[in-house]
Amino acid sequence: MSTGTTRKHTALPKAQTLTEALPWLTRHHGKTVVIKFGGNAMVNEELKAAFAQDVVFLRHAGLKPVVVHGGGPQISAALDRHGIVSEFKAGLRVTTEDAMDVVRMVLAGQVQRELVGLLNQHGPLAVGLTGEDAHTITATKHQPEIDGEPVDIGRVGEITEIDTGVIESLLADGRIPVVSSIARSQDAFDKGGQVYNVNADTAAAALAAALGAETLMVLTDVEGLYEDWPNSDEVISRLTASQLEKLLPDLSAGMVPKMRGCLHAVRNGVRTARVIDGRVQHSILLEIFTDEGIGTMVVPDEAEGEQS
Ligand SMILES: Nc1ncnc2c1ncn2[C@@H]1O[C@H](COP(=O)(O)OP(=O)(O)O)[C@@H](O)[C@H]1O
Ligand SMILES: CC(=O)N[C@@H](CCC(=O)OP(=O)(O)O)C(=O)O
Repeated sequence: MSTGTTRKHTALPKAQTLTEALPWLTRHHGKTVVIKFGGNAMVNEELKAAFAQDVVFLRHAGLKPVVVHGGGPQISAALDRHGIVSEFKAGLRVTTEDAMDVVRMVLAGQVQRELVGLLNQHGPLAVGLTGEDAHTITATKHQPEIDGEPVDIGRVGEITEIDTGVIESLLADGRIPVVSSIARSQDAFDKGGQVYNVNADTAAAALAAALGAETLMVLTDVEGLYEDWPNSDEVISRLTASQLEKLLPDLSAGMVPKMRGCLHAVRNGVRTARVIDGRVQHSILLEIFTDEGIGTMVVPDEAEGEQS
């Protein structure tokens, strides 16, 4: 066999992979995808670099990716270094005024900068912002109820309004917005410039709904939503909004804001919301461009039985 023929044969699987992606490329072209990158999925340099490659790939394939990032573990480490005790109530970080300064510094000054840097290794694409910028995310003080009583958890915000203007301008300009989950305050007792700490899953879901995104993709450090966590590792691969609503009261820890966010997204126009394993390299590409979808997919009730 000549070397030329051998080369043709070894190249064939690559061509097959590309042509297999064609229906997905057609379906997703021009669509907005909001990707939440969780602090726990940002565990090593290789994964972060692969994440950046995937997002840039989506952009060059004609999609409009918007990144919303977390940074829970990074915030906890910084609070520790500052000698500030960090505690969670109802799945949210109790955020004192001092803690808020650290949260803002870590999210906007460290995690967001790192992601913007990684994405921009591929070209002048990513622009970082927080919810404060151009009134993108507005919030009021959040007071969760624990055992029927409202509890003060400090500067934690409940989103009241999203202004998608600056994100849409960036997308129209071919950029990749990278959003930190900090909101401006609309509360009368706050004078200008005060901010709130918002859970990043909640922020991503609210942005996906407001942008009319096709997909919300939440990357985390587990395979998806486990049916009977922590007793079994059986992943629920697909469920409707109503099925998820019934499960919500039984969920715990970090899954609560994620699944509430997925529910909010699909009930407000997003076609699918997915929780996927950010520890798997290139999980975003596998999810968008192949039928080997991994993780958990939530669909609106009316989409039951449809292929997504
Ligand atoms: N039913 C469940 N299925 C999967 N994970 C669950 C479930 N219930 C709680 N969890 C926990 O939620 C965690 C993911 O949330 P979180 O730690 O906030 O991640 P991230 O930083 O990616 O937002 C998992 O690591 C797991 O410990
Ligand atoms: C109010 C609240 O809890 N805010 C979160 C914001 C960061 C976040 O959500 O990060 P992950 O996605 O990595 O968990 C926090 O302070 O940890």
